[in-house]
This record gives sequence, C-alpha cells and structure tokens, in this order.
Amino acid sequence: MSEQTEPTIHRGLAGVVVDTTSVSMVNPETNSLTYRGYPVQQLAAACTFEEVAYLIWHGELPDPGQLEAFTADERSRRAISPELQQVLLAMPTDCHPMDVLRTAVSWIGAADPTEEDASPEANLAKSVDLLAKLPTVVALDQRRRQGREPIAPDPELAYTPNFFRMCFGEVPGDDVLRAFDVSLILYAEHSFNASTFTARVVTSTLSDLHSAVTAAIGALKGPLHGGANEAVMHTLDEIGTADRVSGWLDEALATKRKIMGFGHRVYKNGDSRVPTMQAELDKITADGRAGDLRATYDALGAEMLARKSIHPNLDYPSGLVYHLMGFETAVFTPIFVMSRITGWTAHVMEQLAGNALIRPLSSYVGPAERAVPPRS
Ligand SMILES: CC(=O)SCCNC(=O)CCNC(=O)[C@H](O)C(C)(C)COP(=O)(O)OP(=O)(O)OC[C@H]1O[C@@H](n2cnc3c(N)ncnc32)[C@H](O)[C@@H]1OP(=O)(O)O
Ligand SMILES: O=C([O-])CC(=O)C(=O)O
Repeated sequence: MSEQTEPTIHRGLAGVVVDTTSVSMVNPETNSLTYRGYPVQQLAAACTFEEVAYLIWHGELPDPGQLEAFTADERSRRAISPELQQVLLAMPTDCHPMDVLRTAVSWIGAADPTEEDASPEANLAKSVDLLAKLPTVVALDQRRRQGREPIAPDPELAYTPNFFRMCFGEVPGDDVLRAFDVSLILYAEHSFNASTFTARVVTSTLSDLHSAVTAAIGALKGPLHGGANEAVMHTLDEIGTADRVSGWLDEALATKRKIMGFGHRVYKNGDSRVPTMQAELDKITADGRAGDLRATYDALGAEMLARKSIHPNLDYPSGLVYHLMGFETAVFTPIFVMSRITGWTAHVMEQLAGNALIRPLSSYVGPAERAVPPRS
C-alpha cells in the first residue's frame, strides 16, 4: 500500500492486532487476564511477586530450587554503584521521580559492559538486574528529597519488605506487605499497552534492552497510562470530601475532563484486576484509617458508573492503597515501573526472538507537492 492512497485510519491503533504474544492475554469479553496461561487472580492469591516475575520471564512457575536461585540472584544485584548514586543525588529535587528512574536506567545501561549482547541469557540477566536495582533507586530518590540518607538494601529480606525498609527504615505488618505484593503482581504485565508497545518498537530496531526500558518509562509516565495512579490522588485531594463529589463531577464532565483512574482502551465493562486490588484496599481501610478519603473514593466510583457507565481501572484502587501505605504521590508510578519491568523485558525478549521492524504507514494530509521558491 502506498502512502498516497486513502486507507482506513486506525487512530491510536485502536482495535489493531499488530503481532502475537505468549506472555499474557487480556480478554475483555470474559473480563480476564492471564500471565502465561494462569489467571492473575489465582497468581495474586497463591504467589509472591518474585514467583510471578520468574513466570513472566521463563514461561513456567519456579520449583523451590529455581526460586531459591532466582531470588539469590536478585538479592545479590540490589546495590547501586557509588557513581550512579552520585548521578542521582545530583538530579534536581523538584523533578518528577520518573525522570530520575529514566536517567537511572539509561545510566545502568551505559555502564553495563554486556549492553550490546542481545542474547536471551544476557537480556535475562539485565532484566533481573533492573528488577533488583529499581527499588534501590526509587527509595534513594524518595529519601534524598526528604533530606535523608539512603538505606542500603538488605539481602536477607524479600523484594517487598526490602523496599519498605529502604523507604521508611522499617518493615510494615503482613497485611500491608501482602497488599503491596498483590499490587506488583497485578501491575506486572498487560499485553500491548502503550509502554510495552514502546519497548517493542525500540527493540524492533535492534536497539538495546536499556534503551527500550528507558523509552517505556517515558511512555508510562503519562497520565493516560501509568501516571493515572498519581492523578487519582490529585483528583481525590481536589474534590476534598465525599459530599463534594457530585458537584465536582458536574463541572469536570461539563468541561470534558477525563476522570483519572477510570476507563480503559481494552476493557469496557471493568478492569479484570480491580476486584482483587479493591479487596486489598478493603482490608487496609477496615480499621477506618482512610476516614473520609475512602468515602470520597467510593462516591466518585459510584457516580462515574451511574452517570457515565465508566468503570475504574487498576490505577484507581492502587493510587489510594499506596497513599495509605505512606508513599508520596509522585512515587506511585515509579512503583508501577518496579513491577512492569518484568512485562516490558519479557516483551523485549519476545520481540527479538521473532523480530520485524515496527514501522506503520500514515496518510498524508499536508500541502500538495510544490516547488521550493527561489531563496534570496
Ligand atoms: C494502567 C493503565 O494505563 S489503565 C489507564 C489509566 N488511564 C486513566 O485512568 C486516564 C483516564 N482514562 C482515559 O483517559 C481513557 O479512558 C483511556 C485513555 C484510558 C482510554 O481511552 P480510549 O480507549 O481512547 O477511550 P476514549 O477516550 O475514546 O473514550 C470513549 C468515551 O468515554 C469517555 N471516557 C473514557 N474515559 C473517561 C474518563 N476517564 N473520564 C471521562 N470520560 C471518559 C470519553 O470521553 C469518550 O466519550 P465520547 O465518546 O463522548 O467522546
Ligand atoms: O493495557 C493498557 O492499555 C493499560 C493497562 O491497563 C496497563 O498497562 O496495565
């Protein structure tokens, strides 16, 4: 097809199937999501995040020996170099934490002597390395903004408790740890979403894994994608109290504002992951610690459904859960990255295994061909 003909335009690639994948399946008809064939709800109920990371990369759940080797490898890679630490400490304290993360991944790639080795073994090692180091970067960045010294990773602790300890200096109770692990499991992978597709586009040019992840972080940052979990908290703050939801929504809808944490490109009858995350939110707020925030959250969800028939997506409960765990709002999307690194890199490896350069066509609507006028 030439670029001069008038093809059907699929703006935003909506509804376009561009390739196959064996990493995950999103099925809006049955409202289901499977990773390598396993329903995400079952994984969230039965597994740790580390087991799910292994599954996403290897295609099978680990046996005890495989899990031990995998977690030992991850724990051994958590420390970041003094040089990277210096780079991070030199970054502006008022920039977004996603900018810090993007720079960190780019720097880790530049310092990696295996950067140009695109073998599956090398790419898997780089993926585990990023999984291990991202929490260290996120926690260090959070603490430097508070004028606090970084806390070194603890190889005795699993992924989630280690992250909490590096952020807050202590490990919370099991309910909080479990809710966080569940959020990481639910965020880990979601087929050809915008950031994963970005990673695949970069990979399709035979660029390196860290370039693909750096670009994916940029795509995830936007509020129509991963940035929505932060935007949810800004919305709840802006509304203030539950009794203000109705009036706030009147005005927001009248001015055609997108309500953050609602709607989805693929799911039109509700996000398959929301009930699982909502159940964790229910447990965390059972003691009433969320106060009116929970009532505002419930009221906005109910009004969106009643007035617009639009359901919440995963970012809606996750945003509030992370807030109640004590994380600053700007850290929510970096937490998403700590999880999605698994899905992104699985797709990088899948793309490379059967690569075709991704280069769609466009329909030209600019000026007709014309001669360049004489230049004086
Ligand atoms: C992890 C994730 O990335 S999940 C997604 C996170 N993003 C958000 O929460 C941002 C808010 N949501 C949105 O902007 C959208 O729902 C998207 C971008 C996620 C999906 O968008 P699309 O598939 O392109 O749907 P589209 O924008 O065409 O919406 C269809 C209709 O529903 C409306 N709509 C969709 N989502 C919303 C929303 N959150 N608030 C208000 N109206 C909405 C649109 O205005 C449109 O109405 P119209 O037909 O009258 O113009
Ligand atoms: O699939 C999408 O378009 C967005 C999403 O929910 C995700 O990436 O988790």
